[in-house]
Amino acid sequence: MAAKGSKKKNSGRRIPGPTNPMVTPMLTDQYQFTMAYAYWKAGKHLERAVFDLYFRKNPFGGEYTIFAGLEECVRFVANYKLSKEDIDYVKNNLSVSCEEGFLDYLRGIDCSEVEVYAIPEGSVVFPKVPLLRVEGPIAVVQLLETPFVNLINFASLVATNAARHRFVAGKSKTLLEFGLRRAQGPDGGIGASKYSYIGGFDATSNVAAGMLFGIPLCGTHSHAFVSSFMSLDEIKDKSLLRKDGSSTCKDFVSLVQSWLKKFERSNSLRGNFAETNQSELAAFTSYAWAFPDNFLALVDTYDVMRSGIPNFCAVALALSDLGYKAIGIRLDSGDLAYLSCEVRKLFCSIEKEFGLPGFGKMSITASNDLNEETLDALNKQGHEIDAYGIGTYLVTCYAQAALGVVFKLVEINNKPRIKISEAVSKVTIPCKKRIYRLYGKEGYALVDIMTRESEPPPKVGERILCRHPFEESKRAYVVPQKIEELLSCYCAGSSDKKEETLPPLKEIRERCIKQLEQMRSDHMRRLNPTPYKVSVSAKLYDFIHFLWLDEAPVGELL
Ligand SMILES: Nc1ncnc2c1ncn2[C@@H]1O[C@H](COP(=O)(O)OP(=O)(O)OP(=O)(O)O)[C@@H](O)[C@H]1O
Ligand SMILES: O=P(O)(O)OC[C@H]1O[C@H](OP(=O)(O)OP(=O)(O)O)[C@H](O)[C@@H]1O
Ligand SMILES: O=C(O)c1cccnc1
Ligand SMILES: [Mg+2]
Repeated sequence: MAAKGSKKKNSGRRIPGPTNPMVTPMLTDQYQFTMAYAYWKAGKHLERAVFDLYFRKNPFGGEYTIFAGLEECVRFVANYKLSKEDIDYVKNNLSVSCEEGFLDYLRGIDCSEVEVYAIPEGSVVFPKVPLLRVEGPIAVVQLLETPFVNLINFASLVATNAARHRFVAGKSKTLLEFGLRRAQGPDGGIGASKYSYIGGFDATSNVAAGMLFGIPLCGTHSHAFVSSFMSLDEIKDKSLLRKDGSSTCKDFVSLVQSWLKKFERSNSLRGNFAETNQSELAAFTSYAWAFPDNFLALVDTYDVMRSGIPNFCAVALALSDLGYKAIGIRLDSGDLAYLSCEVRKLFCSIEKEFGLPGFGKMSITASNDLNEETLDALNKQGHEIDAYGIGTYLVTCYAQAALGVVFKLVEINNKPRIKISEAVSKVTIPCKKRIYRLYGKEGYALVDIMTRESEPPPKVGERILCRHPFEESKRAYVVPQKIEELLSCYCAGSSDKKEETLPPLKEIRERCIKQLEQMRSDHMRRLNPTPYKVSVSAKLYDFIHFLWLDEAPVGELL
């Protein structure tokens, strides 16, 4: 998908349009247009509104979330314009027939009056804290609600899912995203690849995502390649140049076969390596011939230990004779813990018996319906897997379908607003706010605190009262050793604020990995993690409860 045309921002930056050309002003709910019309009719459409975008609960039973999708929101805002076709459609399809004046208004709107403040993409974030604060004319900002929530919901969900898989797999393992074929449509696939990378995956098999975002590509081969071969006779050109270019091996196939023979006679390997599938051998030989420097074979088409592994080893040793180093194998079925250990033992025996340094350390990749639970089970059993290829469970976010991001009005014309609900978790936190992350003595983040915009910022070394926004008895003093203000300006609108530049994807990924490493381990554990504290200042607490009482009708008992 090509990015749409780019638009010049007030800071002189050129920001390309959203990655997905389907992301246009029409990618919104009808009610945003009908409300815009009603605001316009009431003469309210230019009133200055402030909305917060946040989620209420961390996904996957965890206590942290990775914020992703910001860049696409900024690209959307920077290029917001309704086309003639868009206006015609609105004219003919809105639930009421609207006046021409409203259509003129729609024709003129862009986001030049919209300010967007956000937490940097790739940050670790928590419930109730605004990830985005959007300010602007109410009719325009409402039109942005649905696309913003859409762009952030799945992005943050899948980035978090990826981060959770990384946490269980451990830092040293290679994580490969293999999900495109199982993703929720093309955009689901592209998004999953991009945001899994942010969450800590190393590479993707998705070629379009590699091309669009510069994510490293990865891949092995499929069972079809193996079963497409019938015999070694299919290999017509048998010659292979030595890696150093010094000479050509005239018959690579015979070299491979001679190694298989040696295995049969070998003391330590005999019994394992008696009779292998010759069509599989042909497939591996042919693949190695095409990729002598990158030979990685899928070994479970016929029988891992009796055929796939001996065939792989014969080809790898033949390559080694010619100066090439095979990469390793992929297991795609069976007991992955057991098989990986058996394979490692064999690789090590071959290294020893044939004096081939490094052979024992060849890479073992595992795939096949992997998820957090299977990775955890494999760790508990003990295994020799170096890399995981993960598809379906990662990209579809199988364990949780949506994050539940919301977009709520918190102020209009400088007047704070609140939404009351029977469920306390659904009561909104009013006011235009600032957010700070406070760090303790040991360098860990202790608490996020929201204050009213007009309040003086907290100071390092100065005690501050942090209150639960809704539960009176929950409060704590904190003496921060380090303070980070979380929201910064990404779209300045007509203000003279300095706009943050959009960092490259790699930098977003690095931020995510670094922040996760700095989290206290009890917030990160999979079973019963400790919730991270999200609080408000004493002033904001008092104001929330004043406004709550002010807006809530008093009941009458009969
Ligand atoms: N040691 C293990 N511990 C826990 N789960 C495992 C282990 N090894 C593999 N698994 C998982 O068990 C499931 C096995 O899948 P399944 O029952 O479909 O068999 P299979 O190995 O795919 O066989 P086949 O594809 O040949 O039918 C997969 O989800 C896989 O990730
Ligand atoms: O299992 P996932 O996590 O989704 O990872 C991707 C899977 O896709 C491929 O096979 P495919 O599922 O198409 O066929 P297979 O199950 O018969 O191997 C690959 O071999 C993986 O097993
Ligand atoms: O390259 C692979 O091995 C791969 C890619 C996508 C899905 N399954 C496997
Ligand atoms: Mg499968």
